[in-house]
Amino acid sequence: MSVLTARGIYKTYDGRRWALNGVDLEIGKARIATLLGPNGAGKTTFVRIASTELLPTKGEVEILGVDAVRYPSRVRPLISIIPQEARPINFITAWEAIYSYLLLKGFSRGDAKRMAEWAMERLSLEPYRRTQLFNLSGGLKRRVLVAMALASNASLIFLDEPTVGLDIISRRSVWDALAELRRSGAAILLTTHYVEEAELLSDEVFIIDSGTIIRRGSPKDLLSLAPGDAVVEAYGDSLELDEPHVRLGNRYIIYVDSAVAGSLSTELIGRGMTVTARRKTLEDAVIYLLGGWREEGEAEVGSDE
Ligand SMILES: Nc1ncnc2c1ncn2[C@@H]1O[C@H](COP(=O)(O)OP(=O)(O)OP(=O)(O)O)[C@@H](O)[C@H]1O
Repeated sequence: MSVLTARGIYKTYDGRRWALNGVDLEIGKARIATLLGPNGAGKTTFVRIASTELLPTKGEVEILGVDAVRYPSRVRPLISIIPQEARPINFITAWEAIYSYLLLKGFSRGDAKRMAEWAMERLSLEPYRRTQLFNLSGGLKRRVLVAMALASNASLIFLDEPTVGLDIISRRSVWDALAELRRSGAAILLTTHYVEEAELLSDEVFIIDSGTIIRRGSPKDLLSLAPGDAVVEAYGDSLELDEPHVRLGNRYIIYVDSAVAGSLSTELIGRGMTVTARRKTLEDAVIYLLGGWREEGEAEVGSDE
């Protein structure tokens, strides 16, 4: 069953350029979908529209069968959102943050207490129960935010770049928390710039560029959309290549079969280039599908309809 269904979402802020240019996206129960794309691609705009914070210029959003554009107040109790750069209030404790969030969401004191206890335990926050948030690391603070979302028992949770700026250990602890959210049955929409994060967590990845979903699929599906199983990276100027490749400045990413990676590397080294060869990653595939990370796109209002 689809928890979130968005159809034909268009958004322009200035009447001249499409920030979203006809986006379709669905997420089912206990699934994590990720929006992945360059700066300015439209990720936050989509999250704000799907979470009823912003009206689309055109298009439909349904959350558990309810029209979220027409009836935002009906769907708000079903969703929870952790916006980009969200910070919990610093001078309260982890327990108080979760408990007071639930009271604000309209739960009774008894329910709020029970649900906050449950979320603290599920996210291993017990040792920090009485710690004021300014004494917690960035990763633990984010875990408190995820606990708030988990405790709220929402069917649909939006997380806009939940691990931005976190160290690798903290990031992993947030990933564990997100996996826990999914196990609880929630549908999750994540935005991220970290391909590794998308690969590890997502059931489905939506690659967005200039307001358009250019590809969607499981991480495995997307990996197979770029040629070969290996990548040769070479640094140099104006390289003529027969193999499929993407150029990022003076860096060439060349997509090949592992059987020929060695001979191509040797040839390029012979031409005086610095070369590395490795197995193809999802990041390589995304770069291929995007044709290299680009500057913001120029989809003009009226040009596509
Ligand atoms: N409040 C706003 N007013 C005007 N234009 C906006 C506003 N918010 C976003 N935009 C524009 O809409 C486009 C999409 O922006 P959005 O923030 O959705 O992208 P994003 O993919 O989330 O980017 P990032 O990865 O940098 O967070 C960009 O061209 C941006 O400049």
